[in-house]
Amino acid sequence: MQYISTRGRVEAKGFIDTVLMGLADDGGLMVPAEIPVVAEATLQKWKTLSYEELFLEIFSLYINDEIPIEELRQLVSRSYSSFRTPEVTPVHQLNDSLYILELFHGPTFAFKDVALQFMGEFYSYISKKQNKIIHILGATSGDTGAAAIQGVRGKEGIKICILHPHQKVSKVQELQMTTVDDENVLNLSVKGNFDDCQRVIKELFADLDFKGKYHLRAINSINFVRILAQTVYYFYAYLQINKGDQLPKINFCVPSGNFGNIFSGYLAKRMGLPVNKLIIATNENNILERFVKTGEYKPGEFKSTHSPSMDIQVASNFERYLYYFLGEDTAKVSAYMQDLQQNGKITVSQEDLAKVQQDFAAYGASNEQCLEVIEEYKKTYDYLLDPHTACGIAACKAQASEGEVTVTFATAHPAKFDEAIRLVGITQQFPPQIEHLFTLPQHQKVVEHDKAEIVRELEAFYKL
Ligand SMILES: N[C@@H](CCOP(=O)(O)O)C(=O)O
Repeated sequence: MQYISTRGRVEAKGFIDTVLMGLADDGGLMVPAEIPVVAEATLQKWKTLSYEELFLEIFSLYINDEIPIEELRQLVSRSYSSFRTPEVTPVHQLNDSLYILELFHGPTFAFKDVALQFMGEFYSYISKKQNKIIHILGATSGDTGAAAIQGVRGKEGIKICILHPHQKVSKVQELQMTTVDDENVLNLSVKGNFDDCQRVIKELFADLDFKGKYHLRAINSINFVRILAQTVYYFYAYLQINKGDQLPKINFCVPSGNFGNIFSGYLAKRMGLPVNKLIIATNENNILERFVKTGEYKPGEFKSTHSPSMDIQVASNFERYLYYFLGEDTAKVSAYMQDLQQNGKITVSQEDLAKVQQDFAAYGASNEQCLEVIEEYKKTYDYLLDPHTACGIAACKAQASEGEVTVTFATAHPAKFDEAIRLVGITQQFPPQIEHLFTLPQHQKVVEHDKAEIVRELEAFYKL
């Protein structure tokens, strides 16, 4: 298995080098040169596997034996030992046509833990093997940062700096990141929004001297290993609810911000998972919905919503999808991405739009709808949804047809977003791991949205 850049100007790489590269050196994103296809008979065999066994099967298709299987098994076992359930991502059935895939049973109560617990173990493994310090740099709208910090806090050979938008994450998200007092962690609270944070990160990764000097590594979903780790739970969910001989097609409905989670579903489908519709759920920051409906990808005005992790305008994984849907034509991808940079938008032809609409459906829930759904599902099913999952349910209602079975992703635990839950008059009991955060001191540095200032902070941190 070789990996190439969506912009075609990077030499093909193996798995470990791809992960270490993060953002491709030509500014594109790394993708597998060929997507492996899983036969139906193999899918049938996978039905009896545990989550960890399934992870090993899927990763074995992608890692070229670069990590000996026993060592990989240990990494995976350590990664998921921190989850509160052995199933890692259990499925909860609400009715005949709707299942919830609970992705919030990891240490920071969000889906990001599933990939980032593994990445923490992986980076630690590589740092030891190569005897090199790893400097992780990431941007977050709340969940990635908390999960990434939790995955590497206190680990030798690793330093991590996370940029989050100042006062634009939930209180619990902020506490999860900033109450960590390990010396290898730096939190920069940037006066701006998530897109500003992500832009700075991408610029720093594109500065190859800076990247090389400090061995910068990415934990965001620009890193292909994040995407791959997330495909595992699509397979797992599917196999949990289809234990019989049949392999019917089902829908997946995914709250989406940076397009990484749903792109993992696209990859799973290309690998042969019987997927009917991939439904993109967004909030009022609905660039992805507008793209799927009109063919125009154009960042709009940033809005703060009840689902802050999805308050994103520029979805970085969109480029990976462009690559596949444009027929793996790297020249076309480069031209489209240049268009986005120079003219602020990408417009695809009507013919191409029809292809997009075969791959995805999309729906952006308003703030009101989000709260209405939380209230309705609490009353009807006694099930408390977090606001991102509620946007997912709203999208499922709008886009799934009668007779179809849909798995909607519960991407976070409601305790992370109590600000929204309280608005519908519900008082929830926090899990003790979250409750105790309110008693701890916070460590963060508030900075301007200014690349030079951020670089100064980083260099000072790296010298410590
Ligand atoms: N919603 C994310 C934003 C970053 O996305 P990623 O998947 O690229 O890490 C967050 O919570 O930080």
